[in-house]
Amino acid sequence: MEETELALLLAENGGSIASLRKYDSQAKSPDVKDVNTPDNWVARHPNLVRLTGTHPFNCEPDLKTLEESGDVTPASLHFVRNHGAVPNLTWDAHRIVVEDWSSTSSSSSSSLKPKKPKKSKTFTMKDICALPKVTKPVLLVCAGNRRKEQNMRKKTIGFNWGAAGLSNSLWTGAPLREVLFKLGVKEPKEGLFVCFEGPERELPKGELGTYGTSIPLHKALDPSQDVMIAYMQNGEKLKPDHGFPVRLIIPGYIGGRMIKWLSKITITYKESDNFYHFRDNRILPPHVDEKLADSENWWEKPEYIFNELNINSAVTSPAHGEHIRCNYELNSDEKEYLVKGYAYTGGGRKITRCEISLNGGYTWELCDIHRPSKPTAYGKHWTWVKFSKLVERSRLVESSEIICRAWDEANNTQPRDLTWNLMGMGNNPQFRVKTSEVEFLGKRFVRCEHPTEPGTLKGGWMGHTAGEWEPVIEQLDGQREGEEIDLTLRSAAAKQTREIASVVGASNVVEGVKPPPSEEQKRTESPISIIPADAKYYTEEEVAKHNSEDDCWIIVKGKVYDTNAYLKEGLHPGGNASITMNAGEDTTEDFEAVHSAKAWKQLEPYYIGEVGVKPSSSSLSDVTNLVASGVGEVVKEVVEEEKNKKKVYPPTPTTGNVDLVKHWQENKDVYGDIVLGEEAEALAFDRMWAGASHPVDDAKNPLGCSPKKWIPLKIEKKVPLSHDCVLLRLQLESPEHQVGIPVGQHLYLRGEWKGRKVMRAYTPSSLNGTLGAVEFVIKIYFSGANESYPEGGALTQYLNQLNEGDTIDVKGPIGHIVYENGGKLIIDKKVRANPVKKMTLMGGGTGVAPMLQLIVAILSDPTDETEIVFIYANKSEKDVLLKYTLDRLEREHPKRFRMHYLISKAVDKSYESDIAKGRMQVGRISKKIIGLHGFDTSKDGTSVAVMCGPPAFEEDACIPALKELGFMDEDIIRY
Ligand code: HEM
Repeated sequence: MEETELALLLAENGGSIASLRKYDSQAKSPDVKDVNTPDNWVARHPNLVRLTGTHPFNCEPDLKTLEESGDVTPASLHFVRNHGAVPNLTWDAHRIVVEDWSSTSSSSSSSLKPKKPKKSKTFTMKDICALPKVTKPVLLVCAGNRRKEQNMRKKTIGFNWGAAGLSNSLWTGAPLREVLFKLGVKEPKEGLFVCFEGPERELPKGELGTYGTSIPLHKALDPSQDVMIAYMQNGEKLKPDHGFPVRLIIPGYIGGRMIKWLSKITITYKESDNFYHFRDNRILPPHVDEKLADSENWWEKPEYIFNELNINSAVTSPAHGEHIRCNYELNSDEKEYLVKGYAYTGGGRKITRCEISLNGGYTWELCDIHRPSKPTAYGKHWTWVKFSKLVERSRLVESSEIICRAWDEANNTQPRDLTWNLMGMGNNPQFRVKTSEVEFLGKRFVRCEHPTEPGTLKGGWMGHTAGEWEPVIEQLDGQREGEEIDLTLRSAAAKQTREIASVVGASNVVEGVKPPPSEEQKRTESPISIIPADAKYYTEEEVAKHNSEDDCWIIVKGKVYDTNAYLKEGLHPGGNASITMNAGEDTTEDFEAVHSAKAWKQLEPYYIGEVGVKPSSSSLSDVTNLVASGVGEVVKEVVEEEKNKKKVYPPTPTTGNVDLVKHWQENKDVYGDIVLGEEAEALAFDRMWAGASHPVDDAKNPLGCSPKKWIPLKIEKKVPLSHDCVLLRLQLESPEHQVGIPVGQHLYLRGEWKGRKVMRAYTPSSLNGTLGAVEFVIKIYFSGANESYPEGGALTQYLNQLNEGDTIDVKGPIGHIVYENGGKLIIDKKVRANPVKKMTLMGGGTGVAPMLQLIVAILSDPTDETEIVFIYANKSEKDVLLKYTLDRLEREHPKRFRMHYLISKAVDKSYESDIAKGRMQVGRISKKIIGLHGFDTSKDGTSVAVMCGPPAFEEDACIPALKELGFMDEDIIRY
């Protein structure tokens, strides 16, 4: 299409060439994720959220990006729903076969197949382009848009679409009726349908054949319906993911009906009998589960089919995770916040109003509506509308949620509550963004949460009850050093949410759904939740050997499956490639995200054993239980034997304002007379220092950790350094082993606490040269110790209750920064042009760990002339970690290293003298403080600022201040 024509069309529909180009130019081929897939020739935008693992490609854009990209969505950001590999078609060779089978009478038995069509014609792309050309703005919406909310309630047959499964484009093509006219069809005839099919090879191998659907002939011929065979999107030929060279567009219908790579059109007396027409897109009543749907054949009941879109809306601003500044002292033009969102409905109806409520739906406020496109000549509205409403920030503070809903010209509106349906289609309850007030560094924010985040992303208020909140809260407390990642599968979160929902909410009862927890349990714990007595055990390395298309084992939830027999059948709905791509690996997260109870059941026959090492004998606690239940003398002997082997530690305190040093002192009989607190820190310092200056020879000192697999390391020493901080010394395989961690990188530790699997990146306090061991300083977040995060930190509490002799799983190193002595800084594998000479380090809370690693690496090398200032921020004096170590480093290296402590609040007098000397001050990070204590900027990139702390610390405090001080983006480095 001519650029001027396109520019004009875009301008008429709220779009611009600049916006399209900006995003489309970022699409690359192949995307790194596609390298080993059949789609390795397709260009894709790197920021799309993949919803079904690597392959097949199903994605949606980030909701905020979708908002920012404007009213006409760039093709590269358009959501994608693929069932298999993208067909690699060519413009010249592609054909659409059109046949008219309508001479077959409707009354004749369907088994009597006519021999040949009444008429038939084959269209090339040239033929299609020769037909009258139209361009229409049409919104495409995936029938599963917002499905993840349904999955959080109870797993549907379908994967996790967030609220960005929709996109608006200008589609150019030939009206379908023009194609039908060429076949001699003149007017609608009752009872006739037009059926459509994609190419044979689109779907994964198997019984399912092509992807197809149908519409009544009268709709196909009706000029007001604008049904079109489109070969251009936003003025360019279709992209492969969107149906190149040609696809169907049925405005006002769900996206699932708009067949891509259109290959066949047939006029028949029968609605399409394609699997996807009947089974894939339907909204069943909430009591119908998979079993009932099969036994009572709900799949065939015509009234539940989902064709025309239902009404829906969602909030796009605030985005999920957005923190809205809401200090009352803000000047007047910042007192308001613009809430924004989208709304759409089906059938070409007009959206007549959009509303938000800030009081739980008690009252509603009208929003402004922006309509990017005019209605068609027949008064049809085929696109979305955008709504917005200015609200005072103070009202957001008072409210606990922002709810939105839309109305259309038929006075349809969105229901208050979610109604679950087996396929999770058409989910459209009022969209709720939960808000809560948080304070950070003296500033007040409203933190916003959407119900869910797409795919396997963990955020959203619907997952709260399983504790997804903690990592965020911990970050706000200055906890972050890498973030805690919740490995607990979403289903566990969902399960708990549902359990609570079924107790608290009447909504299930209203819907007639029986509370489902046991079913959910069955789904994810099936097939083999109990380890069979004769179970075989495989190490991760053994499983990893079965990593090819011909020999494919996978791990799901700690269990090993040999999928070879299943692959041979070739019936996997996601295609064999989606399984073989994970050969030899743990695929739990993707498997969980995609599959229904049926798939879990189908997995069962392929179980071959457990991951791990077979337990040698029953564990101590099991045996103790047996003794308690009076099993007898033999068992007692075993207990004695076990006891002799392993020290029995007193239960580690877990709740409240615990003092770990006191606990150790009170249990000297078990722990022995060991050095604690500052003295223990002093010993650790010596070891760290010795290790830092010790050369490592890769040939002699094998690596003790791996970035590819978890290695269980034994706890050799556990010593409290302060009331809530312990030093863990983990033993490597031999005294010759090195941990293998470059300066600037961290290691993951993982564990399980109260049913939640969590992992988190920690920087060791020892360096590579500390042979035979690796040490970590861990701050424990006890439950009940802080009222704003009452459940405490999951991983830290897990680590706290482990004792000497236990093992911890470690993986790594990971990280995007590497420091090599002499000021060589490598970020994302790129060496900075000039060596660094001055470093202003800023850390919050446990963000001290990576800073310490860097400081020790620099100071222990007498030839490294880099100068360092470390501004270390904490809540109060007692939260300052590793003070002995930091002070000593400053004392011993006054020319190269300077410390400055910041505390938000002085609560005791422990560091009065530091305050008096001006090296500790009450205050928060600011331009003034960095300006006063940090280094100046440099023009040649030799002065850098490095930070590690909670996001708000970095984004709202450090970075703006550094920018004001003149630091360039490339000289501001975040861990
Ligand atoms: C023996 C192992 C497996 C079995 C028995 C199995 C079974 C199934 C079943 C029955 C479905 C249809 C949807 C449903 O009922 O849940 C499905 C869909 C799917 N599976 Fe699997 N699956 C297996 C392994 C995997 C693996 C390892 C992956 C990749 C992580 C995967 C990715 C997918 C995808 C992407 C779909 C969706 C296809 C679509 O709707 O486009 N599957 N699978």
